[in-house]
Amino acid sequence: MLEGVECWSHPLVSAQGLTKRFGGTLALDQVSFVLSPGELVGFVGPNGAGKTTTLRILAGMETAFEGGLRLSGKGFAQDRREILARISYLPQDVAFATWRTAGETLLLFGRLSGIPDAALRSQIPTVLRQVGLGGREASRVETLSRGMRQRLGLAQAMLNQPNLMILDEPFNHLDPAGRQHLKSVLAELNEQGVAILFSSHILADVEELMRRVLILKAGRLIYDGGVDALRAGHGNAGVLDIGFTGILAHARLSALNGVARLELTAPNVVRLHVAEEGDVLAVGTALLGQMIAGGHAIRFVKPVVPTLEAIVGGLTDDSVEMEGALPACLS
Ligand SMILES: Nc1ncnc2c1ncn2[C@@H]1O[C@H](COP(=O)(O)OP(=O)(O)OP(=O)(O)O)[C@@H](O)[C@H]1O
Repeated sequence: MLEGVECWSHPLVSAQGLTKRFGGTLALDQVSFVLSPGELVGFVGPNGAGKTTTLRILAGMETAFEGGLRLSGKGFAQDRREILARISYLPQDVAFATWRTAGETLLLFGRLSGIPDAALRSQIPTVLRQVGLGGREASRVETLSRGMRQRLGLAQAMLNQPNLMILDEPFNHLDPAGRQHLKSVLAELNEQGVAILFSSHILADVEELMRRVLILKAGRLIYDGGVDALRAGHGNAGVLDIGFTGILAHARLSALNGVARLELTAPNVVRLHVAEEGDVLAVGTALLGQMIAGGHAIRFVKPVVPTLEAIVGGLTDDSVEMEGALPACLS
């Protein structure tokens, strides 16, 4: 899908100091980042953080903003048609005329994008099949479930074989099987070289999909980097789950040196929080020794790895002060 269109001397997207006000509301405040060809990036943050506003700006839907935006080195003001031929956009609440069939809907959107009819006739069944709507070309939109309409929206965003897909909450309205399927579709498109920037609130579902994440809070980009680095920076190095047999007198154990807190998270699982200055190996070993001496058999010991949802929730919690934005380095 990258055929003949990518200019490697420019980033795919270069956004610099994007700022957007709606009346008195500062929706975006100096948001800067760069996307490279073929990246798969998640865009997350709480309601009202500015995700949709940013995605609409990137998709050329929102033109009144401050800051600089270049797509493959080009700007919407001069090269709008050329840029739009290479990108696609799935809005948050996609709505189609209910009386058209899925095929007619895609034909209409394809024509509006300037795709020749001959190409559309072969492309439409292909994209419908890819999104799991194979054989539904003749189905009216009104007969499609909300999740199926969401898939139709994705099919629409695949029609022009874009280099960059901008997807606002593509996992909305999908059931677990649908989300799983969408993940595999996005991963496959990405393997073919398509860059994808998508927003999502369902972090548990998408954390293995993306390697890079942009986190917005109140219009400011507070994190831009790898998911692994984010996890490593916010890991619970001092938290262990210990499975055991019997009934634990954990109040006595918590008096051990180096134990910040012990909590029963399940009938036979105790979670050990090692004090900040404590050595997790030493404290864990001492605790296990006492448990064994108390007649308990140990079933397992495993470090507690925080979910992306928990990390992002902590970073975007209103009661937590931001530690300074981490703007991307613009080339
Ligand atoms: N058309 C508009 N008119 C006025 N204010 C707007 C408009 N669109 C967005 N806003 C405001 O801009 C801010 C950012 O909104 P935006 O929709 O970009 O957030 P979001 O992160 O996508 O939120 P959500 O997760 O709820 O979709 C919010 O304060 C919102 O109220």
